Amino acid sequence: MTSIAIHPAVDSGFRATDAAFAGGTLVCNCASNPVKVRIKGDIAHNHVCGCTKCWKPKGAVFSVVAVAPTESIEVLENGDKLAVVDSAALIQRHACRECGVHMYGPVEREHPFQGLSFVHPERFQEGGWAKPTFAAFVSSIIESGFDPSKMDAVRAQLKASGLEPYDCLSPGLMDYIATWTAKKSGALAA
Ligand SMILES: N[C@@H](CCC(=O)N[C@@H](CS)C(=O)NCC(=O)O)C(=O)O
Ligand SMILES: [Zn+2]
Ligand SMILES: [Zn+2]
Repeated sequence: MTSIAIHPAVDSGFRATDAAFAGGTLVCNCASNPVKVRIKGDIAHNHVCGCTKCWKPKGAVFSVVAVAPTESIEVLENGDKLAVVDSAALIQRHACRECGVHMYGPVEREHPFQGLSFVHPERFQEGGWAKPTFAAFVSSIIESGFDPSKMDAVRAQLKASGLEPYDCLSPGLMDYIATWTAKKSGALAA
């Protein structure tokens, strides 16, 4: 079977998850003066994302992205190279202006994800982070130019890699968002 370049971390098989993983340092792709960002603690909800906005390595169809509490994030080096990609977006993606890698993306506005930041664990200089467990925004890969006639093959390959495909977030996260919204509107007791 000809395989699709989902993402190098997925296509090469997952590295073993280290139950003791407690964070590390994300490093951008610059050969000199790389941006370094420390995450003090574990990541959560690691997944692959097919949306057009998440940073992907060259050739990959999906990003690998997870969250960490924003308060556990500290820019260690060369933070002057960071710029917000789209200040109108929910996720304030801070990218290296030289190499383009997104280093962290905090959600600051009122939202169920407020206080969390989106990060790309493949940029950890350490191994051992939890593997991605589902595929989000799968249909969105078409928006980047992926051939729509190959979507069955993509979804089959994701499933074979243990990544259940969804066209939004996972049911658990969608329920979490809807619960937050219902409590805010009063449809559910807070
Ligand atoms: N179809 C759109 C989906 C974009 C989207 O909604 N992305 C999700 C997953 S990262 C999101 O939560 N975006 C919020 C944001 O980009 O701030 C695209 O591919 O651009
Ligand atoms: Zn860089
Ligand atoms: Zn995304």
